[in-house]
Amino acid sequence: MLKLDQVSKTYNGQRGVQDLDFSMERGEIVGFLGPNGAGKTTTMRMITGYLRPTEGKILLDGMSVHEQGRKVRSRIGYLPETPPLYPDMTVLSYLQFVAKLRDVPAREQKLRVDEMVSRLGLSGREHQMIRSLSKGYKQRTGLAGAIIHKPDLLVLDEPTSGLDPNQIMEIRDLIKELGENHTVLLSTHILPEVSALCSRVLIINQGKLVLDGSPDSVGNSMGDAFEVHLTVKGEAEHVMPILTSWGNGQEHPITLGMHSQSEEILQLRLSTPTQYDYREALFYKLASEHIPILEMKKQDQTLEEVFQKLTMTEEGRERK
Ligand SMILES: Nc1ncnc2c1ncn2[C@@H]1O[C@H](COP(=O)(O)OP(=O)(O)OP(=O)(O)O)[C@@H](O)[C@H]1O
Repeated sequence: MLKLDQVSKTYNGQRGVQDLDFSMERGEIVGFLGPNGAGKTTTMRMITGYLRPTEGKILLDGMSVHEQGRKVRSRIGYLPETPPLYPDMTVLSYLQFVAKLRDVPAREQKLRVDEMVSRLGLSGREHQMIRSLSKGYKQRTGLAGAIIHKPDLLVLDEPTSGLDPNQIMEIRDLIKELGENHTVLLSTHILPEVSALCSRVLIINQGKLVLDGSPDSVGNSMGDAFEVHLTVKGEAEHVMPILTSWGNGQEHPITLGMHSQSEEILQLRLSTPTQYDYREALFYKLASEHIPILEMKKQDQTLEEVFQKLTMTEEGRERK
């Protein structure tokens, strides 16, 4: 549906983003992550046609966002980080204004505004001035304005930033619902938000895409370290020497740490610095030693850990 083909943007010779190459399929909710200044807003502004790439093409169903501007942009909804709301308008007059601006046919405008008010939970606030709305309701109004023309693609720049936890949950539920009818690209700093909402995650760092995968798969994607949490029945004095010498004799040495010990139950953590999967060998070793395994679980890295690794700059490392 959406395709970015080798897209770069420089600002007066300074890099904004570089060689972005990715596609989005219809119906996907994609999380767009990156530290401050990574290039998320620049990318979103290019996708929505507000900013022209220095190089490369952005296509929506084969049409160029920049060459066939108006036609393509009518199919895109954009909620910038600070929604373009007019504080002195009421919710209703703002939505009527945006419906006109986004070329909603005159005979449909009233119906569409009513639909947005009920869909975004704005009933009862239609006549309230935008300036007097809470931040959460301002965000709902901004979202209503972003989808009033029924776009296929919805681009949301940090839609939950600055909201309280209840408002965050409400806006998240709304985005989930919107994802049923729209393709959504969502930038955020809140990593659990990506796990909760997105079928796919893109991570950008210093203007370049450094990861593209499902939130569940990113934990396996780093390729360094294989960690297993193990619970066995037995005394530490008996189990530890057996596992230590077995671990040292493996093709990739396995380090062993004891997590806890109580009433003959031992909880251990095993790891290798490579992706060497030693679970089967471990099972047979413990079985041959008559040490019962109560639990064995491969420990994936969390999205937070992956994000930190991918985006920690040289400067960041020095600061640590
Ligand atoms: N109008 C501009 N003129 C010059 N440089 C800019 C401009 N807009 C962005 N940049 C630079 O481009 C880079 C990417 O910025 P961008 O705002 O896209 O990052 P971001 O990922 O959205 O950051 P944040 O999470 O802080 O919003 C940064 O180095 C920024 O300083």
